[in-house]
Formats: sequence, C-alpha cells, structure tokens
Amino acid sequence: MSKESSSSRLAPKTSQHESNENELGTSLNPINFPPPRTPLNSIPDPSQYSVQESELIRTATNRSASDKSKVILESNASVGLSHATPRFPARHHGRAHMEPSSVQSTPARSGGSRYSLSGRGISSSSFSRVTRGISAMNHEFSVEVPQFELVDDPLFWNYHNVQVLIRIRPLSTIERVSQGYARCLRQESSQTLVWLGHPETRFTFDDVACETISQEKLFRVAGLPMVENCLSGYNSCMFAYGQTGSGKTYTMMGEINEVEGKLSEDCGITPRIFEYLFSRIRTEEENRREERLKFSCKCSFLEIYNEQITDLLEPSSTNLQLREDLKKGVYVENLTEYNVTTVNDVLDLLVEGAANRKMAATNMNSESSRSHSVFTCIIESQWEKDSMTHFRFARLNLVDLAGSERQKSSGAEGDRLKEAANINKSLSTLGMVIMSLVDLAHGKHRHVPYRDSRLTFLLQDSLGGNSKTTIIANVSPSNCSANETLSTLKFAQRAKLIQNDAKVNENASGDVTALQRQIQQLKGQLSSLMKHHNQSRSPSSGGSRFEESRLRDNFMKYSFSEEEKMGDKVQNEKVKCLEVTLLGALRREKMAETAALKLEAEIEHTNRLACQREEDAQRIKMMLKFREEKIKQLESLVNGSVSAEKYLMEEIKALKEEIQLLQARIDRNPELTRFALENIRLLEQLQLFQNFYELGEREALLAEVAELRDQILDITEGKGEISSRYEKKDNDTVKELEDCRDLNSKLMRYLSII
Ligand SMILES: Nc1ncnc2c1ncn2[C@@H]1O[C@H](COP(=O)(O)OP(=O)(O)OP(=O)(O)O)[C@@H](O)[C@H]1O
Repeated sequence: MSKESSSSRLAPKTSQHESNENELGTSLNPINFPPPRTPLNSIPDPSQYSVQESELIRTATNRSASDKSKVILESNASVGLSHATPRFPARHHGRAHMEPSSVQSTPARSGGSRYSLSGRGISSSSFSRVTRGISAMNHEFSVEVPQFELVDDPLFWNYHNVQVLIRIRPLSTIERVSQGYARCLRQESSQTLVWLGHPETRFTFDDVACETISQEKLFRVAGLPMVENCLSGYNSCMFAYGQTGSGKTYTMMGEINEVEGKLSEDCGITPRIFEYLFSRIRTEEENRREERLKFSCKCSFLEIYNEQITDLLEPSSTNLQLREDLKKGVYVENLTEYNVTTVNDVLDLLVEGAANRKMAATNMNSESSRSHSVFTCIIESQWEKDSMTHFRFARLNLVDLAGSERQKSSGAEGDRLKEAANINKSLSTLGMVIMSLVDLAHGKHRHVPYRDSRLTFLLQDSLGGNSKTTIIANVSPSNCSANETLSTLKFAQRAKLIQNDAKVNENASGDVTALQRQIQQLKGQLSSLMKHHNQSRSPSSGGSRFEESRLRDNFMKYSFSEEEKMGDKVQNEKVKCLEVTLLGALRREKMAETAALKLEAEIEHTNRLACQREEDAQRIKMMLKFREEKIKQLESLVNGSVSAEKYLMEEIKALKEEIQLLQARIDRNPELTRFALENIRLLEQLQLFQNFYELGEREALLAEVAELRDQILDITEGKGEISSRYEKKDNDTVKELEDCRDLNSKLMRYLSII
C-alpha cells in the first residue's frame, strides 16, 4: 500500500504538534524557537510551496556560503513532505524517482500497510510515487551543517553490552516550510550534541550520526558488530526509538531494493545485517570445514499492536500468547518460523511481513505508526571438536517501535481510545523498565515491571538481561520537533545507563553421548599408553628397567671390588653428585606414573558425572511436565471448569512433587560447567602424559640414565686404577671404602624401588 499524502490529510498535524508537548513542553515553546511556527493545518497545499520554499532556502543559502569546514547538506537530502518511509518498495525495481513533495493518504487500519510494495500487488507507478522521503527538488538549495565521521570501534562490544546511538535525520520539506532551517540541535562531535532550547543541554552518547550519514556507514557502526556478536553466541537486539516521522523505519528497513543482486544504497540496517550475516556464515563454514561447522537460521516477524500480538507472516494468527519456558525463555506460542539460508529468503519475509503490518490513522498523525514490530532471527551453529559436539546459538531481535510522541486521546474514541492507551502502555512500560534498570544500576532495589506490557515481557532479555543491545534514537533536528527531540534524547540518555549481562550461549558439554564417547576414547588412549609403558619397562624391551638392572650390576661389581681399591675423595664426591642426578631422574619417572593413575581416577569421576547429568536431565523433563500440567490447570481454572479449591489441592500436590525434584537437583547437581572443566583438565593431563612418551621426555630420561651409567663405569674403572696404586691400606682408605659401601647400599635401595 502506498503512502501517498494528500493535503487534506495534513490538517490533523496541528493536533499532533499540540499534543507533542512532553513534560518540558510548556517551558520550551515558543520563546526559545523563534519564529513562531505556522500551524501545520495552515500550510498550503504542497503544489503552492515552490515560491515560499525557494525563498526560505535562498535565505539559508546566502547565510552560509563561506565556511568550508562545513558540509553542504540538503542539496538532495531533505526529507520529503511525507513522514513516511517508503518502507518496502519493490525488491526488483531500481531505485525509484523521488517526488518533490508528496501528499499523504492514510490507508484504513485493517487493510493498510506501512510499507509500499510493488511487485506485490502495487503497480510500479504507485511505487515510484511513494519512493520518496528525500525530496529531489532541492538541488539548488543548501544549508551548512557540520558533519562528523563516525568511528568504527571494533573493541566497543568487548567492554560494553549496551550501545546508544542518536541518528539525526535531515530536515523534511514540511519542517523547512514551517520553521525554515532553524534547528533545535547543534552537533559538536561524533559523540556530543547540544539541544538548543532553554536551558541549552549537552548530551553525550556512544555515537551521534549526523544528518548526512549514509545507510551503509550506519550499518558499519551499528549493524556489522551486531552480526559478529551473534556469531560469537551473544543474543543481540536493536531498537529504533523516536517520534513518528523521525526515521525509525528508514533506519531499520529503508528502501528494500535489490538491483543486480546488490542491495540499494537506501537499504536500511536489517537487510544489510542479513546480507553480511550470510556472507560471514559462508566464510566460516568454508574455513572450518574439518570441524563440520554448520549454521542454521530461522526467522519470525511479529507485531504488537494494541497489546495484541499478530504473526506478520501468518496474519490470520492474531492475539498470540506469550509463554515462558525454562529452556527457551519467553516465546510467542504458535508464531511461525521460517528457515532461511540466503539474504533473499529474509528479504521475502521482510516484504511479506511489512505488507501485513497494521497501521492506524488517528487524528494525531495521518501516517503514524501505532504498532511495534519485532523481526527475530535465531542463529544456531554446531561443530565438532575434540570429539565433542559444540552448540552455539544467538537470538537477534530487530525492533521498530511505535512513535514515541505522547499520544493524547483528544479526538480518539472507542477502539482508537483503547488503542492509544495500549500503545502508551507498551511504550510507557518500556520507559518504566528502563527507569527501574537505571535505579538497579545505581544499586537501588527495584522491581522491574517487565510483565506489565507485551513488548517488555517479550524483550526482557534485551533490557537488562542476557543480550548486547543497541538503541538507535532517531530525532528530527527541526525546531518543530524540539520538545519531542529533547524527550527522545533524555530517553536515550537513561537507556545508556542500563547494564546488561550478555553471555555466550554455548554448550560444549551438552551432548551426554558425545561426552561418553569422549570418555571411552580417553580410556582407550590411556590403556594403550599404559600398555606401552609396561612393555617398555619389561627387560626384553631394553627400556629403563633393563638399564637400571645393568646399572645395579655395575654398582654391585663396584662395591665388591672396591673394598681394597677405593680411596679417592674427589671421585667419591663426584659419585655423590651423580647419585643425586640419577635419583632426580628416577623420581620424575615415578611422578609420571602417579599422574597416569590420577588420570584413570579422573576418568572414573567424569563417568560418574555423566551419569548424574543424565539423571538431572530426567528431573528437568519431569519439572517441565509439571509446568505444562500447571498451565493446563490454570487454563481450566480460568475457564471455570475446575473449582478454585480443587485447583489449589492439585497445585499443592504438584508443588510438593516439584519441591522433591528440586531438592534432588540441589543434592545431586552435576554442574554442567564443572563437567566441561573436568573434561578439559582430563584432556590436558592426557596430553602431558602423551608428551611424556611421544615427545621424547622418556627417551631423554633414558639417555640421562645411560649417561650416568657410563660415567659411573668410568669412575669405577678409574678408581680401580687408582686403588691399585695404593698398596698400603691406611685407616683413611678403609673409612672411605666404608662410605662407598654405604653409598652403594643406598643406591641399591633406591633402585630396588623401581
Ligand atoms: N536519514 C534520513 N535520510 C533521508 N530521509 C529520511 C531519513 N530518515 C527518515 N527519512 C524520511 O523521513 C520520512 C519519515 O521516516 P520514517 O517513516 O522512517 O519515520 P518513522 O519514525 O518510522 O515514522 P513512524 O513512527 O510513522 O513509523 C520518510 O519519508 C523517510 O524516508
């Protein structure tokens, strides 16, 4: 459905602006933003604009021709009259021509769509009419606004879990006509901006994207790192916040066009995220082929409208319910999910969902979006390493919020009144949740009212939970929207204080079978090592035992023949040194033996843990069954088919059983992490053991022993010669011989240990 405008539809804008007053409203206008603006309902038909507009823009051009450090803006980048993104023009059309000004027409709520689609029931002529937003008529006009390059910081997410980015959109034609080029914002750097009202207020954010930022650059700063986070197993969420017409949908979706297999320049963050995601997936799978890495992605698209959830990919599924599950967390029951493998699959879903998205026209804004949309992709991966199967998953939520302007009920009746209240409910609860989280971050004890609205309940992980979250606060720089812009900046400032606790969703030991397989393998390796070890110690192998026994023989010979020959003190000292070295080497071997035994014990222990874990899985299954039964009972209670008394009795019984199970879990918690850690330790020990045998440690030891043996033989022979020279056996010599005997017997004792 196209988003054409009509002049008659402009009238309600007055009430929008009047109703835009937030808590600061009264102190702001009109004193601080002269000249007093023309009431929007008095703006003439766009066809009459040319003279006024030329005049306005000429003035602006004259005002600002000299400063070279500034950037000529607005030459072709001012937002069109309509506050409506050409959400989803045809994917197979080129970028359409932009209309100089546009008129709005609000489709009826029931059948309407926020998105313009061609190739999906809309003719290409209507498509080209709605593919605007940036007026093409302003080439000759310019106004200077400082431009700041955003810097990609690849390390940002290493230290943060929340990113707040402000995006200032270019002035729209209607704003220029109404307030000229007067702006309520002055950007000072790529992180700071000043709100120019009274009092002037400076804000600092992670990033402030100026009016000229390209969709591509914005993606590089906010979207690309999000993909990387998801691939690393972090849940990620991006919210687009801001008043109606501030550019939320332009930012998130933009113009979904594909030309010759490439996304159009105006394409928003969401399609770019998926283009990049699939290219990364392909590379990763290719690079880690030997690990058999495989990704799978499934997407869903829902709308929360009037506190009711509708499946945008199956619009007959309305009023879907939120459920909570131990494993899945909060989820939408019966929401359809599609497996996607290419960016085209995702684009199809986006276009289809967008076509189904509801839009409500109220007297506050003829193109106002009243609903929140959530596009979710679950990215799962699986690979094999160290004979274990590793699983990783991440949930990516891309949320286009309803317009944040205060919606007064003026003029709204019946359903529309209820709708306004419910939209306020989701957005006001979002505000409350953020306030509570800020309090929590300041150490105050606060209840966080996630459950007070569908939006916050569904996205609770993204707010203060297990997620890396980006909030893009969209603002208009025009004086017309000064109050709403301030309100958005304040919201963003608060959001910056949220503290999330993102964790990698990975389960390396989740597969008990893989674990058991690994244990078996380790056992096999260990026993073959032990066998090898024993063989190498047998006399026939010529290993250390053999060496040692030869050594012992030599010592024996030495001890018996030396009685009458030994007498050299220096030589004796040398022998003592050698004795110490030899004992050290033998001790090392003994230690390796002990380590092998320990390893065996560890394997036993790991085996026990695996059994415990299986038992625990059984218990969890039981608990899930209890939960399901409880839900059924609650439903029966609500239906009135079960009396409260009976329900309570059942409940008590079920709770007792659950307590027993929980008790059992506490008593015998196998601790999944411990399990994985044990396994890693086991592997390391095995590695050490293998190294001992395979990397030559053992050989080195044997060589050392052989060397010692030779040295001792040399000494004993030398001593023989020396002693033959000593014919006279004086007392000293006798004493030394006794020392040698002692030494011999000591060595014999050590050697017999082996
Ligand atoms: N950065 C931008 N550059 C050029 N045009 C923009 C930019 N941001 C928004 N626009 C244009 O401004 C108009 C309003 O934007 P958009 O529809 O995205 O606002 P919105 O915040 O999603 O409004 P709503 O709450 O009604 O959904 C559209 O025509 C869009 O193309």
